[in-house]
Amino acid sequence: MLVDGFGREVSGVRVSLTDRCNFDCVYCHNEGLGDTRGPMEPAENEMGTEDVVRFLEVASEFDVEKVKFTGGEPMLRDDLEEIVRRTPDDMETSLTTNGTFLPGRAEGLREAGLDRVNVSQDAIDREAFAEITESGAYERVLEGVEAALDVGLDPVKLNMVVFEGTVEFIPEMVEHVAANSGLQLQLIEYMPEIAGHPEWAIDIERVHDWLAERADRIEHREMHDRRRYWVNGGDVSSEELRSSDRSSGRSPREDEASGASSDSSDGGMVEIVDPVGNETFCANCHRVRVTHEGYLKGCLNRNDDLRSMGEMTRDEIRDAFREVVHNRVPYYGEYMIRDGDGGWEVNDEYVGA
Ligand SMILES: Nc1nc2c(ncn2[C@@H]2O[C@H](COP(=O)(O)OP(=O)(O)OP(=O)(O)O)[C@@H](O)[C@H]2O)c(=O)[nH]1
Ligand SMILES: C[S@@+](CC[C@H](N)C(=O)[O-])C[C@H]1O[C@@H](n2cnc3c(N)ncnc32)[C@H](O)[C@@H]1O
Ligand code: SF4
Ligand code: SF4
Repeated sequence: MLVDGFGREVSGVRVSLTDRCNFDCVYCHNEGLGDTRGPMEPAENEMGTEDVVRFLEVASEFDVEKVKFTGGEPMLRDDLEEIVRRTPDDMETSLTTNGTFLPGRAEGLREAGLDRVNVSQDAIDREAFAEITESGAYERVLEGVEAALDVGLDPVKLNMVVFEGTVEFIPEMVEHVAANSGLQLQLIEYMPEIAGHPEWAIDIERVHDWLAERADRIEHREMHDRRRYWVNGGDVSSEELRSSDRSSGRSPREDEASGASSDSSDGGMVEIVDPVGNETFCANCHRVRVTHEGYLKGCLNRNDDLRSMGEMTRDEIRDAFREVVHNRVPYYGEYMIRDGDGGWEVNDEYVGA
């Protein structure tokens, strides 16, 4: 396995299959590449099926254990099933999608070997959903989640970006996953770095505190040092979540977890993904990314380290992979460092590098 200069093994790759999308979520970072707006037809600059498969075969040579397919909307690719089928057997395959194309295709993906799926659902409310995603496909997304569960792609993780426009729906979403054993919830801290609008962010510690008060059990996940809360339904009113009161009356059991635990006996699982300004998150980051155009990049938040894989021969892919891993730096704490006022600024060492 390749290891970067900060001792981080590269065990996973995130492959963006397209930057096209049928939604236009107001917060979208498009995996670090910005706007998803544009024509929906297949674009010439996208990696072809053979390129993606060859890349995954080389990644497997480097003992990469998992691949996440993402985008844009990865299900706009008609060859997704073929890509999943041809992914090396020793790699766990997962997909992050807006869910609209899962009805009708979930079974094929399962048969092709897909192991897991994350579906973005920011609210249990049709109107709010339409406002956030600039799409009227709310029912279609719910159908997509059902389709995934029906073919045994469970647990399905629901991805919810936590920002001003969604915070009020957290209690209902927690209740929703607590009541449905096939579902888990992932609360993703809004990242303004690429999407802009820093004023939309809310203090994610409030959400941690709110969940800690209600959790029967808390787990630590080694990846990104993420915390998982196991919450039963019941009193999940959002009042405290909206207020800044941080008093915590309970001490839930706290366990270590290295893998994807899914014991539903303790209630619904809620995981918080909180990268913003989080040096510990970056210190536990084991993934390299590939853009739809076939560039490798070492960090979601950076585009100054893009490395082309050229004509995508195996040797070119190997060289690019080694180089990108060699150049990886933790974004927070190394690339971005504290300025005198407690904010973040680019480390001089990397300016123009
Ligand atoms: N800054 C940063 N954000 C990340 C990283 N990984 C995931 N995220 C954020 O979390 C979002 C959802 O991630 P998913 O694609 O659902 O996958 P995941 O939760 O990382 O992976 P699994 O839990 O294994 O399914 C991403 O699009 C990012 O917004 C990362 O390495 N760095
Ligand atoms: C870029 S989308 C691509 C996959 C697919 N279209 C989807 O929405 O699931 C991947 C994930 O990134 C999350 N995301 C997008 N922009 C974000 C931002 N600014 N901050 C935090 N998460 C974001 C989305 O909620 C989604 O779960
Ligand atoms: S569905 Fe995914 S890729 Fe499309 S705009 Fe929303 S977050 Fe971005
Ligand atoms: S280094 Fe940090 S910001 Fe960059 S991808 Fe990894 S966790 Fe995210």
